[in-house]
Amino acid sequence: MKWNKVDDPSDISSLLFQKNDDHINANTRTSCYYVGPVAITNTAVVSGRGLIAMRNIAAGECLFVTPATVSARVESVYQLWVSRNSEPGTLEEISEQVLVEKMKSLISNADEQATVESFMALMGATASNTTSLSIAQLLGRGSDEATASFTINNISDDGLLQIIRKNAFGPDFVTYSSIEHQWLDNNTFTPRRLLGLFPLAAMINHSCVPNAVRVFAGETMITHACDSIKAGQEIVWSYLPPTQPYPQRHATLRHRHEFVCQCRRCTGEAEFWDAPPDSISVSTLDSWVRLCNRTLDDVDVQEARSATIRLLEDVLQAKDIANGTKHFIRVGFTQIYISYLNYALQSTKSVEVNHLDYLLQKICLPLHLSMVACNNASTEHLSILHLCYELMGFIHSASKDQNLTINKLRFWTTQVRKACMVRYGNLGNDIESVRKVMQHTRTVLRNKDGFARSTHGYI
Ligand SMILES: C[S@@+](CC[C@H](N)C(=O)[O-])C[C@H]1O[C@@H](n2cnc3c(N)ncnc32)[C@H](O)[C@@H]1O
Repeated sequence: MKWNKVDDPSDISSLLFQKNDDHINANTRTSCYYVGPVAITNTAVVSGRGLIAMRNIAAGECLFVTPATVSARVESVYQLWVSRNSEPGTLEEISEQVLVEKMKSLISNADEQATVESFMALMGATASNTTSLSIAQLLGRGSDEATASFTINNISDDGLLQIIRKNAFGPDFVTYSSIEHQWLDNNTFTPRRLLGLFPLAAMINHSCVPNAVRVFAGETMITHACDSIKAGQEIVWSYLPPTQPYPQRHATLRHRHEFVCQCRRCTGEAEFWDAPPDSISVSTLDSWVRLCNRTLDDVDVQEARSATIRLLEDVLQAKDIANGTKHFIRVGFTQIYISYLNYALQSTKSVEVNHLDYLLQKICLPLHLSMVACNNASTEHLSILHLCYELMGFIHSASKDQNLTINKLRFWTTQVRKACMVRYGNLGNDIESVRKVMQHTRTVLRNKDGFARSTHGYI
């Protein structure tokens, strides 16, 4: 394995835009890495082991860049998936199976013990195996210093599966089932990665108000701070899209990850959920509860969407909900806002400019501010900001008095740039590059070519 240290983590464009994932070619495996101001702790506030900041970190700073030390390659999974005949097995199970086989073959290869150590460290925190766990070890670079040793004989497939289920990173932006549907439709869609272990990243605990965010460049993960982090504070990120409503987040964390999240967002939302304010009428509350228990994707008729948003905003008008909780609740319904906004964008030709202006003011602005309150430099947040920027550009072009609209256009420009810089470092300064890296997020913005093209560039 060749190791390339990333010299300037503020410029990740070479990683994001590299044509070939060199490390995917078994003969010339090259792993890019960078370790910023982070350290491993065995006494995380959230739970067990965790990652903490070594010094004050600003939002947008790169925390680390790490390769997958072991992954289920898309081609291998695809081969197995097409030849599965009528045998049962979902794409997720097949990916896990491929990863288990890969781990087993590494375990039996004496030259790969550094890689094996990286994933065996994920077996669980016990005093004997974590006391001297080093970052180099977790990156798969071997033990620089005296470190713990792992018992790697006799590990069963089930043991490996447990490591995978607790720690591996699956596909981003798409679900296994949507990939499967696309493959069944003979679509040419190929995800850049499917399932892999990034042991350093696996040290990070969960929060629904994250202070870190990750992007993938093929099999390499790049992590940035999405909020300022104080020295000694724990680095946390979200294990699921933070844009889901509380009941759905709670259920997934409980069933899939086997814990109950105690972050300040869940605590606030649980309180609201358990004892909604008296000021909300019974019928509004009734519709609200029904909405929360629905798959949000099926709220797709224009009339239903606008009614739903009216309902959400009605609930959020209640006087006795704390502002923070309002923000958190609103973020949970991002899917509905996106679907409504996409509709508006797709019909810009026929929609009144005044109506678009109204949407920006009444729908986009509160949603954006809520996402900021949640430190949410998520794909959805960036997509909404791009959308606002496009809508505002459209309004500005059509405006009779551009002196009035230019300030609003500047406002959205600043917001989109800020969010992009939090997630992509300096690359966020360049709207075309950000669009390019976000092309594959087309499931979020459902207009035909991902983004409508604005003629304005960043102003
Ligand atoms: C990827 S590991 C994170 C590192 C882990 N703390 C350790 O010691 O290995 C995921 C596991 O950490 C624990 N965990 C992560 N976030 C948590 C949270 N917010 N509350 C409780 N447990 C959490 C759960 O046991 C979860 O299955």
